[in-house]
Order: sequence, then structure tokens, then C-alpha cells
Amino acid sequence: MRLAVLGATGSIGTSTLDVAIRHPERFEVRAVAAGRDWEGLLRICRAHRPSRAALADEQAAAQLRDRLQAEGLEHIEVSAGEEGVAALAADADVDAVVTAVVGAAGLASSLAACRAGKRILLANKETLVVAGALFMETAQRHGAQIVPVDSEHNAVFQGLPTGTDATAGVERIVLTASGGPFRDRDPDTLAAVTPEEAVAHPNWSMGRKISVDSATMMNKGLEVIEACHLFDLEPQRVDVVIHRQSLVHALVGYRDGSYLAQVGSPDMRVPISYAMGYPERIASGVDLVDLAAAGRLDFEAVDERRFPCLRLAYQALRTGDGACAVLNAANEIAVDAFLDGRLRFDRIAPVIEDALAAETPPPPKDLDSARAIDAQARRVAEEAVRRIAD
Ligand SMILES: NC(=O)C1=CN([C@@H]2O[C@H](COP(=O)(O)OP(=O)(O)OC[C@H]3O[C@@H](n4cnc5c(N)ncnc54)[C@H](OP(=O)(O)O)[C@@H]3O)[C@@H](O)[C@H]2O)C=CC1
Ligand SMILES: CC(=O)[C@@H](O)[C@H](O)COP(=O)(O)O
Ligand SMILES: [Mn+2]
Repeated sequence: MRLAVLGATGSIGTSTLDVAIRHPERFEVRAVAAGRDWEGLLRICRAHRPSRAALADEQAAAQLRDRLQAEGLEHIEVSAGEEGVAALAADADVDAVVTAVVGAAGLASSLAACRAGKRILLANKETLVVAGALFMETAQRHGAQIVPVDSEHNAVFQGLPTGTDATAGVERIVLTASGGPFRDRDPDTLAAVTPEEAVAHPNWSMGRKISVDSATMMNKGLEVIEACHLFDLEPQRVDVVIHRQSLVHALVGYRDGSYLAQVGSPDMRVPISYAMGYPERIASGVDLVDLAAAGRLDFEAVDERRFPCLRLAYQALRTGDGACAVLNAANEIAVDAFLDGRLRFDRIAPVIEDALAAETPPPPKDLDSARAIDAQARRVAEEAVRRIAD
């Protein structure tokens, strides 16, 4: 299988390449893309020898081109900008696209992969939050196959019935949430949280943005929206439960009273290898969980006062796709402001609430309208950051 790995320098990208290199007879890394880390992408080019590479940042792409030439790797064609990244997703020499770009920046390449009818190993959950119906319709129209990489959705995918009716007998699904680094912290002290504390996830090693999302539990909110689109479920059929150990990733509840749960170590190579090998199971480099050593599996209800972002996500989901796009944009702005030291941790949710209070845009009907909604919501959220941060 010929792969394009978009977001190759990041946490998911690195795990994907780790799985690929374990199966050289099975996977060929044809194309790799990132944002601006040209040195990271250069190292990947040396190790995997793709045919094509792309960087969203034009200057970084020029640096990469120069260095590849200096090292005798000029046959690796380098493209630049959002279009350059999206072009890799549609490359005729690629069978499967791993969408591991962070944030709404991944939408254009996700849609390009859809239009080209690729197998999409979907990590970029923001694609489904910004333009869920558009993305799913585009995939269906062009025969793109979506295999979820996000651990919970990958777990649901594994637990759903096989055969023609993919949801036969399914009553509800349950996504587990670790609760993040502040699940036991006194809520009155959340104002003082530092970025380094917020990105210190108790169980998973991930990029900074998703780590903050886990700390606010917006990550689970985005995942509820993601699940509704992927599995065609109404919001009331998607539950969230806190599970501190992050060993059970999701459960599919059936009408006969059974739950099917997927259990695995908190290492993304497990769901990534499932998506890469599907429908076969291939080695991921991760051992089975030692159940006796794990000892216990705890489940608790979510305290919505501690995690207001989860409520905001359900609110946006019930309002419609336009509101979900606003939710995502405002969250990205608020998280950036927090990581830059311009916004307190406990003010991330109020910024998003403010953005959602503005007039709700209609659902995005194409990439341009999604971009316009995103840009407008970012302006509103930036204004809210300035006001709320004062
Ligand atoms: N990490 C995890 O365990 C999980 C992640 N996900 C999802 O996967 C996605 C990636 O997350 P994660 O790997 O943690 O993030 P990272 O921050 O670790 O990596 C992000 C990647 O995106 C690239 N990137 C950033 N901006 C652009 C752009 N404009 N164009 C192209 N590439 C860009 C980065 O390149 P550069 O290095 O140059 O900045 C980097 O390769 C997110 O949507 C996240 O929600 C889902 C489930 C689990
Ligand atoms: C690994 C993965 O899929 C993340 O989305 C993970 O779920 C984050 O952990 P939280 O449960 O804390 O959000
Ligand atoms: Mn997840």
C-alpha cells in the first residue's frame, strides 16, 4: 500500500511511520507533509525516501528543497502551501492518506483525499467538526473509504457489526475520557494552570493542542461530534464516561444488553496499525495489556461543571454544522492564546461560549464557505480573548 502521511512530523505522523517501517513489504511511504518543520521532514525523507514532500510554509519548503538537493535527494519533489499539501492527498500514486495535520488546517487536504476517492486514515478530527456533513457526503460521492484513527472511534469501528447493516442492533456508543491532568484538581485553582501542566497528559503522549483539549475535555466534545458524523448517530446516542486508565477506548452498546469494548495500551500505534492493515490485523509494536498488572478498570460520570467545554460541544452539535465550525475555530483561538500566555486556562470555555453566542452560520457547503465561517469565528474569538483576558 502506497501511503501519504500528512502531519508526518507530529505525534500521529511519527507513530504511523513507526508502524510503516515495521512492514516494509506492505507499506511504501510515497508522500510526506508537515507545516514548517523542514528539518524534521528532511530526517523523514532520509529514512523513508518518499517521491514527494510538502510543507505548508513556503520558506520552509525552499529550505527543504535546498537541503535535499545538497544531499543528492533532489528526486524528492517538494511542493509548498496548503495546495501543495492537498496535492499529495490526491496524488495518483497514493492509495491511502493518513490525515494527521492538526486543526482546521487539515480540512483542505482531507477533502482533497475524499475527492480523489482514497482510503482515508482519519486522525484529523477537526475535519469532521468543521465540515462533518460535507466531508461525509464528499467521501460517499467519490467512493473514499474512511477508517478512523482516533482511538475511541477506531474502537467503535472495531466493535460495530460487520456486514451490510453497520449499525444493526446498536443502541448507543460510549466514548471514554481520561479526565486529563486536572480531573482531581480543585476547580478553584484552574485559573493558575500553566501550559506545561496542561499538556502533561496522564496517559497519552500527544501534540500540544490536543493535550490542552484533553485537559479542558473539549477533546471529548470534538470526538462526540466526530462520532455522530462517522457512525451516523444522533447526539443522544453518544455518551461519555470518565475512565482513568485509558485502557478501554470505547464501548458499543447493543439492544440485547451487551457492550463490546476494545481494550489496548494507550499507544496510538494500536489504532493506527488497525487502520493501516484493515481488514487484516498487523503487528503494531505494542504488547497486549497485562490485565493482572492493570488490576482495575474504573468508570465515572463526567462532572460538567468541571468540564464546561463538553456541554458547549453538545450544544453546538444540536445547533448544527455551522455552530460546530464556530466551536472549533473559537477553541483553536482560545487554546493558542492559552499556550501563548495570553489567556487563563479557565477562560478557554468562556471565549468559546462567547463565539457561539454570535449569529450561527449555515452549514458549510464547500471548502470556501467552511473557510469563511472559520475565519469569521476566529475574528469573533480573538475579540473575546482580548475582552475576557483583561
Ligand atoms: N496525538 C494523538 O495521540 C492523537 C491525535 N489526534 C488528532 O490527530 C491530529 C494530529 O495530532 P498530533 O499528531 O497530536 O499533533 P502534532 O502537533 O504532534 O502534529 C501536528 C502535525 O501537523 C503538521 N501541521 C501543522 N500545521 C500544518 C499545516 N498548515 N499544513 C500541514 N501540516 C501542518 C505539523 O507540522 P510541523 O511539525 O511542521 O508543525 C505536524 O506534523 C489532530 O487533529 C489530533 O486531534 C487524534 C487522536 C490521537
Ligand atoms: C489518543 C486519543 O485518541 C486521544 O484523543 C485521547 O482520547 C485523549 O485522551 P482524553 O481521553 O484525555 O481526551
Ligand atoms: Mn481520541
